[in-house]
Amino acid sequence: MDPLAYFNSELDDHAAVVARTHAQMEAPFLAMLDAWVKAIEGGHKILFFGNGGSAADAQHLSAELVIRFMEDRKPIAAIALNTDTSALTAGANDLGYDAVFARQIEALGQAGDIAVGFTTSGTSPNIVAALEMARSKGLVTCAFTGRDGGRMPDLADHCLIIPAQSTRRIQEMHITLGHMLCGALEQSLKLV
Ligand SMILES: O=C(CO)[C@@H](O)[C@H](O)[C@H](O)[C@H](O)COP(=O)(O)O
Ligand SMILES: [Zn+2]
Repeated sequence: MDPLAYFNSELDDHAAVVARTHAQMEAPFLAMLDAWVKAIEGGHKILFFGNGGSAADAQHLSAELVIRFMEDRKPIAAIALNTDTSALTAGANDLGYDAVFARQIEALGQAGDIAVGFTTSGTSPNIVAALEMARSKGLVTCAFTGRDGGRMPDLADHCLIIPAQSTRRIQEMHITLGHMLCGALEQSLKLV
């Protein structure tokens, strides 16, 4: 592997995904933002969840909302379901890993809340189960995904399907659009 060629090809590939995302994601971004604004204005909360690097994305965005993003302002109600190691380990041990997020949504989710799953493949069974539970309880379901979307278009009311095939490229756009949603939500709510 030539490191310089790798450096150039990775950034070129990233830039191409940014361009495709820019061209294709405007309408789903605005629709998801509208759902988040309405939910928070209505006194509801946002529940984020994902596996691996997407778990990091979930807790990253939750912290932006609870603490601050661009401005000091009142907190926005959000939680990342992948951060409670006791719930995760007991859930995986006693119920199976597929149930770790669905169980927490069953416990904590209320109709009108927003459930946001991150899955680059769109097929991770614990994300699928969580969105099925969320929908059955009347939450608004959202997915950040990629490739062909996997199961997400069927399960999510609002879906951001990044036009890319590799997990890393999809994740890079997830955190970019996630940051943009946090910024737009913060400004829309006029909590500053
Ligand atoms: O961060 C990365 C790869 O960039 C990995 O940790 C990745 O998130 C994990 O393999 C996940 O288990 C993939 O799950 P998903 O995106 O298919 O739902
Ligand atoms: Zn990663």
